[in-house]
Amino acid sequence: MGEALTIQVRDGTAELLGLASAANLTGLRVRLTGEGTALGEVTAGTSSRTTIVLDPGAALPPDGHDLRLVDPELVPFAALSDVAVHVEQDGGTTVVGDLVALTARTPSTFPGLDLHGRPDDLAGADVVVTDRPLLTQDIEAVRRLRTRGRPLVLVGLVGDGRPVPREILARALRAAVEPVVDTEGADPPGVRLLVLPDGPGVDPVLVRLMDQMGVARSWRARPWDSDTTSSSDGLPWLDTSAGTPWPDVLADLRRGVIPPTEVAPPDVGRELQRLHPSALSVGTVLLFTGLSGSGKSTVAAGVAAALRTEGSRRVTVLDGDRVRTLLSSGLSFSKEDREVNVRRIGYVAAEVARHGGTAVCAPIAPYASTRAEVRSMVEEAGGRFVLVHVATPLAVCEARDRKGLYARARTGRLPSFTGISDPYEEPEHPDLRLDTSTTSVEDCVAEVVGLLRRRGFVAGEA
Ligand SMILES: Nc1ncnc2c1ncn2[C@@H]1O[C@H](COP(=O)(O)OS(=O)(=O)O)[C@@H](OP(=O)(O)O)[C@H]1O
Ligand SMILES: Nc1ncnc2c1ncn2[C@@H]1O[C@H](COP(=O)(O)OP(=O)(O)O)[C@@H](O)[C@H]1O
Repeated sequence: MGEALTIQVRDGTAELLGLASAANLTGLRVRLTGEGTALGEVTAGTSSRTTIVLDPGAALPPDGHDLRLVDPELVPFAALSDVAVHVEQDGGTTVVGDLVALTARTPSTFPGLDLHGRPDDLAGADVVVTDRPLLTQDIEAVRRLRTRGRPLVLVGLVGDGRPVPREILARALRAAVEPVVDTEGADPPGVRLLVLPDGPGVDPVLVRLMDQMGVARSWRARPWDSDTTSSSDGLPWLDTSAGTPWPDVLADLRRGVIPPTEVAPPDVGRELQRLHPSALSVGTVLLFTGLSGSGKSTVAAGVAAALRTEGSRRVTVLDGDRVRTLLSSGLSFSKEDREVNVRRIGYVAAEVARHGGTAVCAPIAPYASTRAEVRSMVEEAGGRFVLVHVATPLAVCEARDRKGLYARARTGRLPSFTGISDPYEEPEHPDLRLDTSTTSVEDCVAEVVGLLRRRGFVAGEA
């Protein structure tokens, strides 16, 4: 049984603390939901006395019972048995138990390594450690230091606090390995790629592992943002000649310019583009919020038409009425149901943004907190969020009363009507505020499109 380790839950995501003291569970990732179930993966087939700190408000597992940890498909992958629950002074809850992995995972001589190769590959190898893609000049350096007949291992570090997501780094390093292999006259078994998760203590663990495995020589690729002379773990920097400075490459990427092959091989360049997409390829969500009759649908439709005509973005419109009949049929206008409705819109819009599209949404969205939730969902999906407050005065909306709803609300026949008998929380800091009682439809649309241009979200002169 291993030493105790602590898993702390923040915003539903558990962070593994004390990694080095619990090396047999290196790489454990647990996500807990509010119900006390967990999502995630455990890579080590081991058991350990484990402490889990639950979010305040999470349902408690009963004392002395097992707590099952389940993966995203709800398949149990580990159990916390013999559970003892402690409620802390600050209201947080600590659950202590024996963590046992239930599912058989690929056995590894060094648990926690996410292996494209194996730790044994380090034996007698030349090793390059990096947490970023290798550029052309790095690949040249690797080629120069390559010793014929000796294996080369690239170790990629990924995880929280590292600059590059795992899939991108894995693909970029695989792409970087290929040119080295090609010119060496094809000895692919000699070039290996390990991708290690990060965590407190991974660097010393890695250095220890390399020692244990008896690597021949090792280097570290200099981080993009570092001009320090030596690396924190004492590995020498990979010696590269001065190439295009990284800030210049970054500036090009932000403008949508693919790096030339002197900077990065094409496959690596593609990964760099994924890492630093241009503003034009980043998904965008436009949320129009305002009272019924304020002009949200009309302006949103105009903006969608203008974007489609301009052609640089693909547009999805999530209009209030259509959402209410399709996505949210059956929902009422209670506070809870309005929140669910707007959250659903946010979820779909965030998925559109995740894939680089533009979602134009036009619900009333009366609550500031729900609008903030939508913003978070969009930003977590890697998209940009733009809030437009259609701030037409209530009196004007009411005078328009296209659907006769205000009249019914005034006479009490339609309860909980926004602006009359139900709240509307005005956005304090919208990206744009429009008043359709003083600005024409065309000018409103032009203002929104102009804002998107200035921010680089659509092509054309600002
Ligand atoms: N009680 C009450 N309050 C406000 N609005 C009402 C209500 N009952 C029906 N309607 C009609 O529903 C439209 C608003 O739906 P939304 O989905 O945009 O509202 S919310 O964001 O969930 O609050 C709104 O359409 P728009 O005029 O397009 O805003 C109204 O026509
Ligand atoms: N400048 C303007 N912008 C938008 N709508 C306007 C404007 N001037 C008048 N209107 C009218 O106001 C009404 C707004 O209705 P709608 O767009 O459905 O609002 P909402 O979606 O906010 O309920 C429409 O009848 C529209 O023609």
